Amino acid sequence: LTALAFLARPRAARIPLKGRHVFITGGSSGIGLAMATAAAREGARVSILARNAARLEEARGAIRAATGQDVGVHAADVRDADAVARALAEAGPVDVLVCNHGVFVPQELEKQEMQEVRWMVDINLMGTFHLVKAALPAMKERTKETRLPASIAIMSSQAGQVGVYGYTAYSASKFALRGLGEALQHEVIADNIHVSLIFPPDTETPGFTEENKRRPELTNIIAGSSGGMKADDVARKALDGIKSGKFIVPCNFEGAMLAVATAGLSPQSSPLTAFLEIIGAGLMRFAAICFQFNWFTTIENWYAKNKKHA
Ligand SMILES: NC(=O)C1=CN([C@@H]2O[C@H](COP(=O)(O)OP(=O)(O)OC[C@H]3O[C@@H](n4cnc5c(N)ncnc54)[C@H](OP(=O)(O)O)[C@@H]3O)[C@@H](O)[C@H]2O)C=CC1
Ligand SMILES: CCCCCCCCCCCCCCCC(=O)[C@@H](N)CO
Repeated sequence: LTALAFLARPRAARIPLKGRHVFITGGSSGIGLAMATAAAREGARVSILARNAARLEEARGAIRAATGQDVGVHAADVRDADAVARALAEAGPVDVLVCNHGVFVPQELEKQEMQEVRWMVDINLMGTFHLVKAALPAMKERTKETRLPASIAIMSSQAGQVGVYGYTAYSASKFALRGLGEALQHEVIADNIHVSLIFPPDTETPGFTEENKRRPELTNIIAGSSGGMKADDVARKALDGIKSGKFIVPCNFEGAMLAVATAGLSPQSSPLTAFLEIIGAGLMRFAAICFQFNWFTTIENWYAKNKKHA
């Protein structure tokens, strides 16, 4: 532990929210709305971005009712780099950028239209590139001025830690965010900016309700291996992770196991978590093999029962 206290990088940081500018994409619904509300309650200046202006105004009203705070709203599509840049210029320098926007339509790749695959990758992955590119220059200036650490938080998913049946496009877009985040952390640490990747399980949100109308049965069963959560609880975990400058932010117990199983070469600021990762590595690999045994057995049985698909 003493050795790890010396080795763990980047060094742990405390990133306050009070009085700081928190910019949240997808802030009009679900997890993003819950994060915006919680951040406003903590005294942050909050801006939210999404496409639908009416839903943004509704969210603004809901946040005002819940916290007494007014939030800035920006109607833009994250696929439109110019619109994203305009929104960020309008909002002013950001201290905590939360790239939470996301779309998810599960389907077997063979059945899914390429147009839908591209749509998920464009929004979930390319949209995040647009945001980081647009926000970073002013963020860097700001950390120099305030001498406080800043944060770029990216909403992945447990489907961004393990591939799941029905999620070829979605999992690909969410795994990609981890690569983006790891490389980006190297590039921004000198400016005292900390990257956080958040990995929620199934979460009760308007988006999840929509998803459930089309979810293949096997996707449901496999995703059910991790306990579902409420948006407010995911928001709490996410903000706590951001505030302590954690790189990997799991949200539930299964998420903590997944984090150890997939620790890989990710940065780790906490000597204690690093210790648990080292001790847990073999055990969690064994657990992973057991989970995959279970999933493949379920898939085999399902296909045997539904012969037309086999
Ligand atoms: N709910 C779940 O089970 C889980 C969700 N996640 C991730 O959490 C994030 C939030 O999910 P959730 O709260 O369920 O989603 P919701 O569908 O409830 O909300 C999505 C938000 O993103 C916005 N958005 C979608 N597309 C765009 C776009 N092209 N440009 C700008 N904004 C956009 C939506 O507004 P508008 O449509 O007006 O643009 C809305 O505000 C996503 O990244 C998702 O992948 C991760 C794990 C589990
Ligand atoms: C070694 C230990 C293993 C621990 C258990 C692993 C459990 C993995 C379950 C994967 C769940 C994926 C949910 C995706 C939710 C999501 O993103 C969609 N609802 C779309 O938003």
